[in-house]
Amino acid sequence: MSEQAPPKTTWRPQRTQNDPPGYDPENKLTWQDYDFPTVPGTVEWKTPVGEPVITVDNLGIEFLRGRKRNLSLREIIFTGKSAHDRETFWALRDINFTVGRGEAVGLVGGNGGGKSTLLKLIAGTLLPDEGSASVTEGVAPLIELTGGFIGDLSARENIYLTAGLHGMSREQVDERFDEIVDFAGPAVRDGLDVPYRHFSSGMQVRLGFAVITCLDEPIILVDEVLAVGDAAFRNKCYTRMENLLDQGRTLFLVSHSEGDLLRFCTRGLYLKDGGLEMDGPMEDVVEKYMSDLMGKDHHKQSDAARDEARLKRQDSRVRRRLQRDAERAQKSAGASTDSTAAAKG
Ligand SMILES: Nc1ncnc2c1ncn2[C@@H]1O[C@H](COP(=O)(O)OP(=O)(O)OP(=O)(O)O)[C@@H](O)[C@H]1O
Repeated sequence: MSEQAPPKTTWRPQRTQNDPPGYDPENKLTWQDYDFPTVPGTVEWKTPVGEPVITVDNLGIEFLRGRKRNLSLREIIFTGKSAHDRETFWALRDINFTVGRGEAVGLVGGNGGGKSTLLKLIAGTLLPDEGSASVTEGVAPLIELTGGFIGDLSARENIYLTAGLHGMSREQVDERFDEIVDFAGPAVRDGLDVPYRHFSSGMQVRLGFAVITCLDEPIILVDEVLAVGDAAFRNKCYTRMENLLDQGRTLFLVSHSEGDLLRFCTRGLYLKDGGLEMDGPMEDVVEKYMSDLMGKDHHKQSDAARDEARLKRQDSRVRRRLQRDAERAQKSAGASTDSTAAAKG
């Protein structure tokens, strides 16, 4: 059993008719009690266990305000400012944190809080004006709806281009091509040779997610794109993200969905007014963010209700993990039967 304070709720996990193998609610209450091992994957880590993969140190970035401010004649004469002076602001400033291997971090904050900007700084597509964001591993970013794909190229060409930019050879992409397209779905398969800009936003996200999560990069950044797909596709994405987390990959997730954040992330970062307002357990961060956002309309749960919700979430998480383990075992048993048959044949 874990050494957490005993829950205030009396709710306990119960057996059902369809429990996955290994489910043991009589003896195990939380995720930690199961001691799940990391699942072998295709990623090769450069960073030793225990060392941070992302180190953000006094990070700051300043942007020009979109609109030019018209200075009065008085300001121009008395302050010496030029009529062409533009107002700037710090979208992020004094941000400090580190992230380790296998952490799943949820980023929250109001609109314009700097979440996407932080992901772009981690991905290296924006450079800071102050401080640094050092990343010791490769990053697979899905931080724009378009996945960074090029509109005039076909979907097929974009798959090869993006995977190639992330270090995959043509042969490796050939091997995974069908898996990528199957995941993206039949509409994407039918449109493989049309220019990507003709894709609907749902098709763009399908292809973007399929490609980005097929790369062998240890760090995955996902920015609020899951909301675009339909429910069936979202479920597939959830399972894939959980499979990647099983392999110990590091995830950064930006989402306005409390359910998604609590499902995947154990740690939360809350950005507010360009600063890091809070860094802590995802549940506490969501609670603080919601209370800031809703003010007196925020309904704070009792400790017992919170404990019950937490245990239920952990129970579903355990069941899903055991289910995935069972599917993986079945798949590898199938693969070894095939190879034995092939050897005999
Ligand atoms: N390239 C840019 N030039 C000027 N301002 C920018 C640029 N990129 C972002 N901003 C501004 O920086 C601030 C932070 O934007 P950002 O997109 O990071 O917020 P966000 O937290 O992701 O918001 P949302 O939840 O609405 O997606 C906003 O005020 C935005 O207008």
